Amino acid sequence: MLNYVTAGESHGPYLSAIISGFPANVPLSRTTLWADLAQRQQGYGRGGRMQIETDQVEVISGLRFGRTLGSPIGLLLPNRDFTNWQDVMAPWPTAENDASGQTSSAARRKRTISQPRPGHADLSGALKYAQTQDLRNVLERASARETAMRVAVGSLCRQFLQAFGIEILGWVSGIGAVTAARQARGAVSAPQSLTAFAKIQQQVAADPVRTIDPATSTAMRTAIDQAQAAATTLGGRLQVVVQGLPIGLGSYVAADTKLDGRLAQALLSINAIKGVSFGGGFTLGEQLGRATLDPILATENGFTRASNHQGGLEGGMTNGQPLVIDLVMKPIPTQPQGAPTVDLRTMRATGATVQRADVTAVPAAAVIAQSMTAIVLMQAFCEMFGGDEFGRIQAAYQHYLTTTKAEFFDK
Ligand SMILES: Cc1cc2nc3c(=O)[nH]c(=O)nc-3n(C[C@H](O)[C@H](O)[C@H](O)COP(=O)(O)O)c2cc1C
Ligand SMILES: C=C(O[C@@H]1CC(C(=O)O)=C[C@@H](OP(=O)(O)O)[C@H]1O)C(=O)O
Repeated sequence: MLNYVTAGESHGPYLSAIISGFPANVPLSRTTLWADLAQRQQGYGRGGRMQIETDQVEVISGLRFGRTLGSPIGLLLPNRDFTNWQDVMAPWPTAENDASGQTSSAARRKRTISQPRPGHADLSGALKYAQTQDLRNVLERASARETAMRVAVGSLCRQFLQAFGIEILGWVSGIGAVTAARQARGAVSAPQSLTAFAKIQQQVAADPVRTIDPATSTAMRTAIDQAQAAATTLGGRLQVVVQGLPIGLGSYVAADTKLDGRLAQALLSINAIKGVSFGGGFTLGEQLGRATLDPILATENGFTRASNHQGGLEGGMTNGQPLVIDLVMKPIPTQPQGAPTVDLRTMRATGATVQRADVTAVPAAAVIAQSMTAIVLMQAFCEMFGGDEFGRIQAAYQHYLTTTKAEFFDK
């Protein structure tokens, strides 16, 4: 079973990940891996940290001359910012920091955090893990810095899926009050050739806010500028669209096999993502039943649908239509002027510690959502078609396509 674990603190020396169960003989590209990571770093509205980092993940095991070995894949990424935090984030006790985390110098003490920030893991994490001295012990791991490794893992999964004609795109459909036009949304999520979809993917990758319509892009950047000038932050909406999926990934047989549930968990685990919906999503609740069905058609190319209100999923399985997932991201919680809280040393009201922060990170979240979707889809794909060796998975996939055609259409 394909799985992964990440490790690393935001300002620690490294981020890392280990992927287990990745099939053997899969060709992978470092150019694509680094391009996906660069996409996560970009986006109008990002703060100063992204100027420091260059997220070029190294592969340290499981790969030989660009092909996977079937052994665990190790990924490593140095945090460049660590050079500025060596005294604060040293893994072992130093002259100034003893094993209990007590700091001796005034300079170190300044970087100790005792004011939990609303909207972050700080307060709950402090109580849960008994972090009475320094909330840094919570916020370092709770930070979205960890999503760099999820994008690295997701990029390898995305490359695997591409070999089967499956293409995934995460794009920004709204920032603050500015939303992409209905027509633009329809253009991305409509069933289409992979060539047509590739053009949209390129357009999105080149746009400063990862959206598709230039006028919307300009309006979004203006909204970000205005939020920054008003010393506040923005959230927004993003959409993941997957083209080229076979029918039947996931399963209806048990709660934990249903693909919609698995995707929702993976996507909601992204920092600051507060909602997920499939296809017509929340609007389905307002409509008459007959308007929400996707009529089944039999064509010479196989089954298709006259519409896609269900977003490509029925009964916890893909139904061959594009997978369409909408997400909402809350505004970045850190506010330049601080936020009301209590100081855990004095238990008196104060303003939360102001960290350097992004004004918005919706474009980055779209890349992360694309990556999390790739991981879940590859897991489901390998469950269905085998997970040991690339050529055998390809053969099993072809077998499925030809036998299902024969069983239903060549009668
Ligand atoms: C790519 C990305 C960048 C983020 N950057 C910041 C940031 O600079 N400052 C901040 O306060 N929150 C930032 N966040 C949001 C916090 O990580 C998140 O709100 C916090 O960890 C609490 O998690 P929750 O919102 O899921 O409850 C970012 C999130 C993402 C996905
Ligand atoms: C480091 C990243 O995002 C960070 C996520 C983040 C948070 O609280 O989630 C806070 C900020 O960290 P810092 O205080 O170091 O500027 C962001 O820059 C990244 O995306 O790679």
